[in-house]
Amino acid sequence: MFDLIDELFFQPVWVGIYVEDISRTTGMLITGIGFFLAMRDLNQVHEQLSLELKTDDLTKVANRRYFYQYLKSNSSDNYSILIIDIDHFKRINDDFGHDVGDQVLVEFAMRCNEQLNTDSVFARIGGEEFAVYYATDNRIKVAQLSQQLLNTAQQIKIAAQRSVTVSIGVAIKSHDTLATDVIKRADQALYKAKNEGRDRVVISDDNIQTANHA
Ligand SMILES: Nc1nc2c(ncn2[C@@H]2O[C@H](COP(=O)(O)OP(=O)(O)OP(=O)(O)O)[C@@H](O)[C@H]2O)c(=O)[nH]1
Repeated sequence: MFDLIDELFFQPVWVGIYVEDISRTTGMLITGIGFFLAMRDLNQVHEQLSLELKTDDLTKVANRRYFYQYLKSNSSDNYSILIIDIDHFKRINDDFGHDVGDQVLVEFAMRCNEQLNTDSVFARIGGEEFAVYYATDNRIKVAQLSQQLLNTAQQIKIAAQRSVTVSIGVAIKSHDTLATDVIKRADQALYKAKNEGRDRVVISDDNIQTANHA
């Protein structure tokens, strides 16, 4: 008699409770896994987006936005700025085509980036313009790096008899200068390097480093 009552009334209730428990636990598990996967995807998208925000599309080095943000947040340190502009780049495009121009930009950026240490940031800040934040105010070191980058450009051969040259303007931060002043002085030095014949480095206090032309 007791078995019959158990089978008719209690067992369906237990089975019901058991099935409900399993369903609830499974549901929670599925929701948990879904949430975990969604968070992981969101994280990946976020990482990808923040990488894209600081990377130049063509050359894959840091972009202008990242460079200026970095400069702003490190402007209290001693540092130097190098602004590098490829000489007569328009002629390279005109003579060899835009694709070859692009390749020159990519190769120059890659070669420069490879030889800079963690104490520097290398970025493409304009069409054929690059910049280096170099965490030193040591004039000799800055001149050496500039010379090294001049040589780097000359190693890129577009065709027989046609290599690449760059002009570099440099400013070394003094204690009282704002980041914008340092950039301005580096720009003026670059302008001077262009005017004095290109393929050279000018340091903003007018000391001209012309190792290639000495
Ligand atoms: N291939 C290519 N060309 C670009 C890119 N961005 C800018 N340029 C070209 O770079 C050239 C820059 O020319 P200019 O500003 O006259 O400078 P330049 O010919 O290098 O002359 P100087 O700077 O005076 O030595 C322009 O013709 C632009 O079209 C790019 O992403 N790819």
